[in-house]
Amino acid sequence: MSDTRPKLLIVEDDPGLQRQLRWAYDAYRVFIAGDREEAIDMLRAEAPDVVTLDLGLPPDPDGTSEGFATLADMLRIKPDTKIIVASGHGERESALEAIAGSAYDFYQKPVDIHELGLIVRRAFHVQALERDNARLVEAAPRDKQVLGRVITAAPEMTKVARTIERVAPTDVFVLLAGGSGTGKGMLAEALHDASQRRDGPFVTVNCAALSSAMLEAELFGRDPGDASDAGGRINAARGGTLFLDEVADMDLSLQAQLLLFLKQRGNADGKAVNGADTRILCASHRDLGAMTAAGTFREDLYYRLAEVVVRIPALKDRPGDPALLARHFLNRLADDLNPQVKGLAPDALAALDAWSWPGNVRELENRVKRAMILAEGKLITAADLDLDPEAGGGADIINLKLAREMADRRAIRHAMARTDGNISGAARMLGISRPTLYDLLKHYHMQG
Ligand SMILES: Nc1ncnc2c1ncn2[C@@H]1O[C@H](COP(=O)(O)OP(=O)(O)OP(=O)(O)O)[C@@H](O)[C@H]1O
Repeated sequence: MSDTRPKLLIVEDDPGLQRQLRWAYDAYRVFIAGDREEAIDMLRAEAPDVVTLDLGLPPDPDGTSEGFATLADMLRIKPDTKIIVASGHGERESALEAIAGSAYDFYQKPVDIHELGLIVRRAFHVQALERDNARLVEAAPRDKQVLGRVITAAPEMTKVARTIERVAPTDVFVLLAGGSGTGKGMLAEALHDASQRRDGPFVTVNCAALSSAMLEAELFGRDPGDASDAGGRINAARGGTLFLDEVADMDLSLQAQLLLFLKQRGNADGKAVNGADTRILCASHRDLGAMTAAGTFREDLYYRLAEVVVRIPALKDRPGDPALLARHFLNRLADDLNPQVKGLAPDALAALDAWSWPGNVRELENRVKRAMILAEGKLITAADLDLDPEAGGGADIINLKLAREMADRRAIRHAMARTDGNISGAARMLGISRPTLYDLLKHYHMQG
């Protein structure tokens, strides 16, 4: 039977250590290389997922130059290899430098077999998860589409889509609440298309973009008292939907006017009011509920406009979606911007996952666009996306422990999302036992 154990390459020039390490890791198929040339040959021949690399290799066994050259060569040939570098006493800086140069992790010499074993095991884990992630991305996006156009694999977002499908055929007032770039505009259009008004107009007014006087004229027409003045957008959207984007930016006097209009058309003879047959849909990135409490948004208007509030999760809270969406934008833009780009490099996938996405999907779309224009190779890298894979959106990585915790949390969140919260399935995906996953969930205060 063929040996299916994962492959581990140990690059180490000390024969004693070579022997010791070879026998320590019987869960892996271990390959040994004593210098750069052998290491590169092994990498090409065996394509191991994880490598441990002593930085002090001949002809510079007391320095680090040969080790660094080997690291760079390996990452160029197989960028997704997880390389763990060994550093001797007082070489902590070299180790950190290696990590900055894309090594996966480091360990301190003299070797503690147990500790190194843990690091190696984790590296195989991360490698498997990344591969899984890449497979999911490749499988996208047709079957990951909801509402005909919204790309997502995250249960949080699928739930939003289901709510929109449910409210669309009714005429209830819906408020879409979410950060900028989360897709409010897109969801508003999707709601219109899923409603019986789909053949009518869909008209957008951005309340933040106009002065109060202009907004008033825009909504109600130049002369609101004149029923024959059909110039307003509310009227232009009759039979369809008027989407009031950033409704929180409407000032109090205009809020009063909108409320009056809604009341009038709600009266028995309201059918005569211009725009009586317009569905009004609102969105805001601000917390309208809190604004009513502060007196900056009328409470009575709020309760009219927000009969149903649909909260759109931030992109960082939709596990797996950044990579899925990046792939979607890449496919969509490749013909126009850069046909030679075929996909995302592993470091880009990791960086997409780690970033905190303050500008949500809009930011992602812009980064992919820019990367497509700048990319020189077939695969978009983290650098093309202008993302530092280690930075996590600006959150400083204070130490390795914290970095590992972040990686653990991310991996767990992913596995839980992929398996719809099924503990057994998630544990299997992570390659750990159910009790271990329970312990980790408890340890990190995450929900099971
Ligand atoms: N889930 C998604 N699938 C595919 N494309 C998306 C998705 N969400 C957003 N987009 C795209 O991202 C861009 C930003 O989305 P949209 O304009 O709807 O966000 P928004 O919340 O209205 O933003 P803003 O508050 O800045 O106006 C658009 O080009 C939109 O088509």
